[in-house]
Amino acid sequence: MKKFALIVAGGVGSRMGAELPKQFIELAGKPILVWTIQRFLDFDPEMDVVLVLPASQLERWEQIRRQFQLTGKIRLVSGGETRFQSVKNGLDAISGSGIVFIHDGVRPLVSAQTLQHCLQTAQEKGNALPVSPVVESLRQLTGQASQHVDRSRFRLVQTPQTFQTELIKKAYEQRESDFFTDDASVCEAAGIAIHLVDGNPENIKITNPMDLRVAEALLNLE
Ligand SMILES: Nc1ccn([C@@H]2O[C@H](COP(=O)(O)OP(=O)(O)OP(=O)(O)O)[C@@H](O)[C@H]2O)c(=O)n1
Ligand SMILES: C[C@](O)(CO)[C@H](O)COP(=O)(O)O
Repeated sequence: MKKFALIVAGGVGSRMGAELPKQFIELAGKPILVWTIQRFLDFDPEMDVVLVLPASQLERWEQIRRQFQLTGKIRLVSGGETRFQSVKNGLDAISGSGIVFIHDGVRPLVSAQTLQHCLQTAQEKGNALPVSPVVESLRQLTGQASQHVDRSRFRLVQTPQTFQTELIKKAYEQRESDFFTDDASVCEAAGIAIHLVDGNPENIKITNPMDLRVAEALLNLE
């Protein structure tokens, strides 16, 4: 079965507060995005990679690709204003049956085991969502007050959110809603039940400056 990695890296990284969009920041000797793409090519060198980038960063990417000698099939697509639009642009570049892993370009620590869980469940059931348990206590805000909630009823959601191509392309024909924060929420709004699989705890999304230090330490340990 054909496999696609749709890597979304079309954001600007406003919460990181750096001049350079965070996906290009170097950690342990390589840009975050290079680490991320390499995970998929190591998992399957035949993977068809669709990389979504801000239109203004295409030239920077070509330099990085040359410098780090990334081989493999990598097609470039321009991003949109929101993650939803960037994913949609990427899906438009994919045709034919197969499995698509939709992954944040800023999650360079996804493990081969997580990719394998996602692949197997998406092949069997149509989709797979990698998650991890909540390890801290949780409180729900109730107006001015707050209330303890049972954390065992919640999971933290990672990527790659993995789908049979026809199913996710159809779900993305919907109009965008503020409610959509990921691909599973888009799919669910189209009436499709989501299947959870174990993610890996190191598979953090690099969002704030502290995440850079955590991710660099983890990458240096590899
Ligand atoms: N218009 C957008 C917005 C986000 N993303 C991608 O979606 C992933 C998760 O988004 P997030 O961490 O929110 O990245 P940014 O939007 O860049 O960060 P911020 O919200 O802090 O601006 C990132 O790899 C980001 O590049 C994208 O492809 N296109
Ligand atoms: C897709 C995602 O990484 C799953 O946890 C997350 O929803 C992205 O959120 P953001 O608002 O783009 O940071």
